[in-house]
This record gives sequence, structure tokens and C-alpha cells, in this order.
Amino acid sequence: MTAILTTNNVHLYYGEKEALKGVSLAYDDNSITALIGPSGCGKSTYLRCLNRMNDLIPNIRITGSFNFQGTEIYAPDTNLVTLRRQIGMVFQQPNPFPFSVYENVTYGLRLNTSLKKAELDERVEQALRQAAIWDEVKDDLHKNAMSFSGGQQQRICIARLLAVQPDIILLDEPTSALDPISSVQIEETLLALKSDYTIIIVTHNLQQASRIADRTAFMLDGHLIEVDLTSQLFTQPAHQETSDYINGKFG
Ligand SMILES: Nc1ncnc2c1ncn2[C@@H]1O[C@H](COP(=O)(O)OP(=O)(O)OP(=O)(O)O)[C@@H](O)[C@H]1O
Repeated sequence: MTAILTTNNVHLYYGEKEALKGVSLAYDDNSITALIGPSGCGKSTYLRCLNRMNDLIPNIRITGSFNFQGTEIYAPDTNLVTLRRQIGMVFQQPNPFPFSVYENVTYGLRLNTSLKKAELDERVEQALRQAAIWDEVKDDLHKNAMSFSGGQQQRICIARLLAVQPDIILLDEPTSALDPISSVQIEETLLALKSDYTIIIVTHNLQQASRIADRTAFMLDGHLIEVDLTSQLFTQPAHQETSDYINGKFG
């Protein structure tokens, strides 16, 4: 399989502090990769590099390469709006805009395209169906997205991202603010989406990683310790630190 995204020898410094220490990882299309590791190991920092969400942090320095479909993400001529359409992100706290469901889902489309109303309607339904929230909101498309439950809001945010047809979906602990039923619904949604997208998810929840991820990467203190098929990493990790972490000895 060819990798859709490859990061090579990534180092990231917040001022003097080195938060990423040579992370190299490649991602296959149509797969879910989980990034796990104790608090502060650099998971979110690394994830945010992938669509340049760290760009505005003062005194940040990033080295290494980030090859996305043959182009360098950090090339000077990269268009950030296009990049973030292709590599979208879902955050820990659901963050719908304070507008209707319909306006949320069409937001990126109205910025990037000049689709007609009927085409917009079609894309809205398609994205909400893919995010497994259509049945719950189809009669309330013009209701404020903030009036739905946290889990519903998170699936509306996923639909908002899917509407612009990204290639890669980044998720930073997308279920940690949600109840268990909503979390399962998000996991099922991600499993269904994997046939069309590349998904990279940061999670503290090891059961979640083992339920949904094809591959899991374990990070510690800015290093990538190992990456493997999830079943392999959880049953026969190659490194003692990984074994100690997954067995709850720290973290
Ligand atoms: N904006 C920032 N400025 C300075 N240091 C930062 C910044 N963001 C993160 N760090 C530091 O970089 C290191 C990695 O943080 P990061 O948030 O990426 O870890 P994490 O593994 O995602 O942690 P958690 O699981 O708690 O979210 C930590 O030591 C953190 O304090």
C-alpha cells in the first residue's frame, strides 16, 4: 500500500523546549491510526503539525518533512485553507458554530465553492448521513447546532468536515468529553468512514484504540517508541515502555 501521508524525522521546539524528538510515521489510505501515550508526550503537538495548526504559536520551530500526496505540507507556497480542507480536524470539545445545523455543514462549502441550493442540500444530507446524525437532525436542520447534545454536536462537527470532502481526518480525543453511548456512536461512525478516508486519532482510551485502530503508535517524551498493528502492539509490544504503559504501570 502507498502512504498518503509520511512524516519523517519531525522535531518541534516550543522556544527551548523540544516537544517532538524525531517522529517518523507513515499513514496508509483507508486506515485508522491511533496515537497513544501519557499526558504531555507530544501527541496533540504532533497531530496539530499535520495540518499546520501550530503555525501561529510564538517561538515554535518545526523541522523534518511532511509529505502529503507527494507535496511538502510546510512548503512556502502551501495554501493553508486548501490544506485544512484536505486534512481536517475534530477537537476534544465539540465546537459547532452558533448557527443552524445547515449553516454549519455548508460553511466550508460556501467558502470554497459556488454550489447551487439543490447541490448544497444534497451535500448536507450526504455529510450528515456519513456522520451518522441525519436521522436525528433531518427535521431540525435550521435549529441552532449548539442546542443538540454533546455527542450530536460532535457528529455535526464531523459532518461539517466531511462536507468539504477531505482526504485525512485528524481527531484529538474526540470522545473524551462525551458520555459512553455517544462515544460508541462516534467510534462506529469512524469505523464506517474508514473505507473512504484516512483517520488519525489521538486517544487516552486504550480500549478505544484497540476497538477501532488498524495501527497504533505509542509516544513517550516526544519520541515515537513504536508503531504496529494494534493487535500486535497490545499483545506483544516490542518495547518495555510500551508494555508498562498499556499495562497501566504509568501514564
Ligand atoms: N503552546 C505551547 N507552548 C509551550 N509548550 C507547549 C505548548 N503546547 C504544548 N506544550 C508542551 O509540549 C509537550 C507536549 O504537549 P502535548 O499537548 O502535545 O502533549 P499530549 O501528549 O497531547 O498531552 P495530553 O494527552 O495531556 O493532551 C508538553 O510538555 C506541553 O507542556
